[in-house]
Amino acid sequence: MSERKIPKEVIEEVERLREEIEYHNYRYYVLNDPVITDEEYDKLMRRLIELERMYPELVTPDSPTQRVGGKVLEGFKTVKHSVPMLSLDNTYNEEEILEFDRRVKKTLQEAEVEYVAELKIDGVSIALRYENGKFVLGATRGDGIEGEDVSENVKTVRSIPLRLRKPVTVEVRGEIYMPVDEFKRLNDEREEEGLPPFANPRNAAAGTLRQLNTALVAARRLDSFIYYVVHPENYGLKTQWEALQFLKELGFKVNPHSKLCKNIQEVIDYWREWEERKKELDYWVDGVVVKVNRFDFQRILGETSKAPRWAIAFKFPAEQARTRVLDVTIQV
Ligand SMILES: NC(=O)c1cc2c(=O)c3cc(F)ccc3oc2nc1N
Repeated sequence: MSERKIPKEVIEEVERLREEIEYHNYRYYVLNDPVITDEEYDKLMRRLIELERMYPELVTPDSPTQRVGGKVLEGFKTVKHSVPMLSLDNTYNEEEILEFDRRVKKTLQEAEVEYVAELKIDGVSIALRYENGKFVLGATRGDGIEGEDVSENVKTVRSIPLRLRKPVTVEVRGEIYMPVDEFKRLNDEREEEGLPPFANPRNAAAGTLRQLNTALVAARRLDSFIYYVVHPENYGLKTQWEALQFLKELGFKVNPHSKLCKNIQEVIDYWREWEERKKELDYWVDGVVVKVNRFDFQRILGETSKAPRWAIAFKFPAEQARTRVLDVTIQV
């Protein structure tokens, strides 16, 4: 068939619809502050789906219609990370986090070091790549050197933008997680279907991201918090705190509870506070991630083959372990 000429006004309408729909996705899923009703949103989406059906050659990988899934993949390609995705060493009590602070100050020869304290979301690590502001790749951590290309599934996570609010080429990293009420709904559904329940929201999120049927992934409400910019120096960022603001400006969902701490004592206070307050959250957290704020200090501290020396996980006491101890105490 000869190249069909697509009327200019159709191309303009499709482009306008895409921008508008992605903007409303951002308002609803990232800011949790929609400015149109669900009906108005559905009307926009139905019109875009209709136009893409009439002119399939107009469909692009970053079109919001790709969020509803519908592909069944053969498998996941392997992708090499631009820089290794490392893991965090763990600390479990104040003595160990003070030891971390001492080590950091010794290496830096600094009297006081600022930290960023972030809630440690109990989900699945993800790397997201954008070219000129357009989503091009989503990859799991894998072995840290290479992961799985789960781009089609990542597109169904509504809080992950398909277009950034600035046309930058950047790789960011964060966590994809399953909200607690979605986890409960899903396990109820599995029980009705005679399927084994997921042990926890992290396994449910990991299991969902590994699904080859993207429509199934879209039917489950996964969410995200982004916390890391790869090569932040390329964007003039000097600290982790600036990186978190930059991520917000780009349109990512960034956890609202992170805190810039003047010293390790403020980190400990934050850890104590959220050990109590974590039950207020609609997602699981298993501790606090403590990061040296200044990137020049992070570069001096460097990293081992497994973990950075400038960040550490400050874990909350595990629930069951604490209960066991309490039981013994009561019996004595
Ligand atoms: N689960 C999390 O909420 C979370 C996890 C990590 C990491 O795994 C992580 C791993 C690194 F090698 C370096 C920084 C990191 O920062 C992180 N920050 C977070 N907020």
